[in-house]
Amino acid sequence: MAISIGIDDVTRTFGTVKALERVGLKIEAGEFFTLLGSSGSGKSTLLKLIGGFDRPTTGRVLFDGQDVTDLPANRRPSNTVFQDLALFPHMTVGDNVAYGLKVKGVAAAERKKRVDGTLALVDLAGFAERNVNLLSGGQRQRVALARALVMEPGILLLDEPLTGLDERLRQQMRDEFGRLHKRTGSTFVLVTHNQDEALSLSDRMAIMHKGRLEQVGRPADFFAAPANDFVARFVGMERVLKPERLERSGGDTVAVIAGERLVLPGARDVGEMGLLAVRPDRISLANVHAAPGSSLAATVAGRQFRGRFFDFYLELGDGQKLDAEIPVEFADAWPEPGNPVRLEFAGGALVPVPAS
Ligand SMILES: Nc1ncnc2c1ncn2[C@@H]1O[C@H](COP(=O)(O)OP(=O)(O)OP(=O)(O)O)[C@@H](O)[C@H]1O
Repeated sequence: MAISIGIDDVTRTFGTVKALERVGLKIEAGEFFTLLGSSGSGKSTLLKLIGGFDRPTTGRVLFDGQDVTDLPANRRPSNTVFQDLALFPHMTVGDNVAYGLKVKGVAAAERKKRVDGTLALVDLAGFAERNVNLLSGGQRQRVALARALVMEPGILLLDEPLTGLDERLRQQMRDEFGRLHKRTGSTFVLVTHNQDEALSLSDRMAIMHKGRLEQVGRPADFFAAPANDFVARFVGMERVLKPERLERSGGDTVAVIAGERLVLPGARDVGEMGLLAVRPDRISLANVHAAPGSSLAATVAGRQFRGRFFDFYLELGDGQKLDAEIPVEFADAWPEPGNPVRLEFAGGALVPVPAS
């Protein structure tokens, strides 16, 4: 049975380091939830608190509403797959997977049934007698997963489980996680610094930074409505412009930038002091006579070939810089560095964000 997780105002300090600061979060039963963040942002610390390998300095951890803050890992209905796998090297695949059941006192016949069933689930049927030392990286990864899954945990915690695997295996295991999540119905919590992994697998995710949750939501929310400029940059909108101000006009937002008014149809209201995150793939270059209101004057500062598109480096009248990705098929009409152009912005090209 899947279990929900509550993180209730949790702080964890190590000496003067605040690894987590007043974190509040609810992960629904059966969700695939990802903690995404750069190194040192507090992801592993939060996962350890959920798994029962550490305790918060203040605050509580709840499973299905019950306080489990002081329950040790082995008494929680959760299992963790760690980055270093920690398989028992001298045991067979079957014995590795059976270990937890043995400790729990599950009878031999039942144990064998569950081990065989779980090995089949991770595509390792027939591997029970193999020595784990003779397996490939991907197979070892599956054994580690099987060892956690055989316990039928209500919560499966995955701490950077794909680190160290080559790209092909990562892709394969990523698909496997998605499949296993559906099959088991358990609550999955994944820790990763890999954005693609987070976006492709998660029902919802959190972006962490300096021990805080910057934003929690569905993957698409982070692009459509980033909580602040840190999040916008984190998900790849590297350029963030500072308009003179943002105004409301009917249902639209109007940005006053480099002395021009630019209408952003339907864009959300983030207040006058907001910033504009740039989606370079939604900007096109128009000639200098393009209509004001949907375009801005700029100068081409340079360009670089990127394969399917050219990256144009552009400078607005007030000196702010941004990029536009221009598909190669429009090569004929390209302006040269130093040329004036007008930039046309498709819907969602400039996303208003609150300053962090
Ligand atoms: N046992 C510990 N003792 C002292 N400091 C710690 C301990 N564990 C974590 N920290 C510190 O807490 C902060 C958060 O660490 P944490 O491991 O949670 O980050 P992370 O986001 O998981 O990073 P990584 O991706 O590198 O594992 C870091 O500054 C780290 O140095």
